[in-house]
Amino acid sequence: MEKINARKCAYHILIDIEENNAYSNIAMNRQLKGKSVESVDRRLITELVYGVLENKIYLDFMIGKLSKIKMKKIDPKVLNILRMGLYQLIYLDKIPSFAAVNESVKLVKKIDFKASGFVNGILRNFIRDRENIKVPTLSENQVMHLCITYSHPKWMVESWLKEFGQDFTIALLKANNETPKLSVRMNTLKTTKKELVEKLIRQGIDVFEDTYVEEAIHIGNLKNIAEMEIYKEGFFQIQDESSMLVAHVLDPKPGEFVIDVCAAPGGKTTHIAQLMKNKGKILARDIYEHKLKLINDNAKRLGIEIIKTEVFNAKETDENLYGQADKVLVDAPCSGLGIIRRKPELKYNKKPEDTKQLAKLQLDILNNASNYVKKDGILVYSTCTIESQENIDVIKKFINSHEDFEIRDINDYLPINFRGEQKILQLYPNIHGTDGFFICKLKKKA
Ligand SMILES: C[S@@+](CC[C@H](N)C(=O)[O-])C[C@H]1O[C@@H](n2cnc3c(N)ncnc32)[C@H](O)[C@@H]1O
Repeated sequence: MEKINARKCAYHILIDIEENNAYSNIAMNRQLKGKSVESVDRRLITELVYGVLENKIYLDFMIGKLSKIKMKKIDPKVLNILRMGLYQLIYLDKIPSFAAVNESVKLVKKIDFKASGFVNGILRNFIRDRENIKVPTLSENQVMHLCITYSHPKWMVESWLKEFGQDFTIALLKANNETPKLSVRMNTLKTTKKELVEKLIRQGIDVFEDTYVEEAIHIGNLKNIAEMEIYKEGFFQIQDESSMLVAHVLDPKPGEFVIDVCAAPGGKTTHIAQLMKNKGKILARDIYEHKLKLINDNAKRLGIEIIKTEVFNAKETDENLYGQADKVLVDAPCSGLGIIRRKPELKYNKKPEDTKQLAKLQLDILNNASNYVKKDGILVYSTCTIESQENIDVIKKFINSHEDFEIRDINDYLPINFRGEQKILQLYPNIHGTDGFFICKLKKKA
């Protein structure tokens, strides 16, 4: 087996994320594809990539204090090696300081030989001077304290302080830097929970059954599960547990016609098909043709035959479908600020103006999708964000212009610990220990 260099792989992944705006999971798969990576290396790569992303603003604050060269003038390649080196020195007790420095210097020599003295100097200065580098305290500068300590951009911290207040914001920032559980959805068309749990354990996977959704299983180690035979044979789908709630709220029945207007990669569409026992019809649309392949591949692997995929821009309307569907799902494109735990790069990729633009797109999509619902039919709107502009505000605007729809109480479709006073569901990582998620169920009046 070819021995890979874990630090070099992590470096390439971080550069891909920074230079190409790639999502962390996609950059990781791209870098590791076709390579046989030992568990110990996979663990270090994951730790370095996610550790640096989660703590980037804090690490850059430290580098800024230690460097005579201005941050903006440091080559991003060298900067990422410095961030990785510093991350090891601050957070990874098992790696001795000399190894963190030496390995960083060795790596930078391969990338930019003349920067090796600079990297060596900064890391050694940090070891000597770390006690003297001070982050502003909460009372000195509330916003900067929170931005640096929890590595979130200024606009995000300011906006959350305004909406939620200080205590909630601190809890949210902390929760966003925690490692979420990895969950899979058992494919009820092919297996039972008991059988799948046994198969996973036999494959050396740690399994935890502390779930709130019946079909969910938490798994706890870092093997590449998508390369396992039981995955390829369609016994399960990788899906976050909170996102599994959406199909339950939609509550599709065998034989119905369901339209999913933003469907790729098909996590929820395939779950809907499962709940329909593979009987009926699902039209799964997305704006990107290449993403439809992901839905088709997932459906085939899971043994689902009722999904028809189609490229369609949900901003446009399709009169052929007016009043046709029993149920319609709008799992809208959103800022994703509820899944920072899984994609910490979102903290740096998103801009404050995104929310406003997205809210407009979301309302357009919801308006169009509502035309496809039959009388007495159901329309579900969901996002993986905690921004009210993209959630409840979209619903309020929709309801104001659609007297023929009403909000239905979704509590009966939720696990007991998520039931509340409100008819809709808004999950927060700091309160529910899940991704931030929004779900609203609307019914078209008869
Ligand atoms: C939140 S994701 C959907 C996730 C999917 N429902 C699942 O569970 O796997 C939003 C999807 O909307 C798609 N999208 C973005 N703009 C769109 C548009 N104007 N029309 C249709 N789909 C769009 C994106 O390509 C993306 O796949």
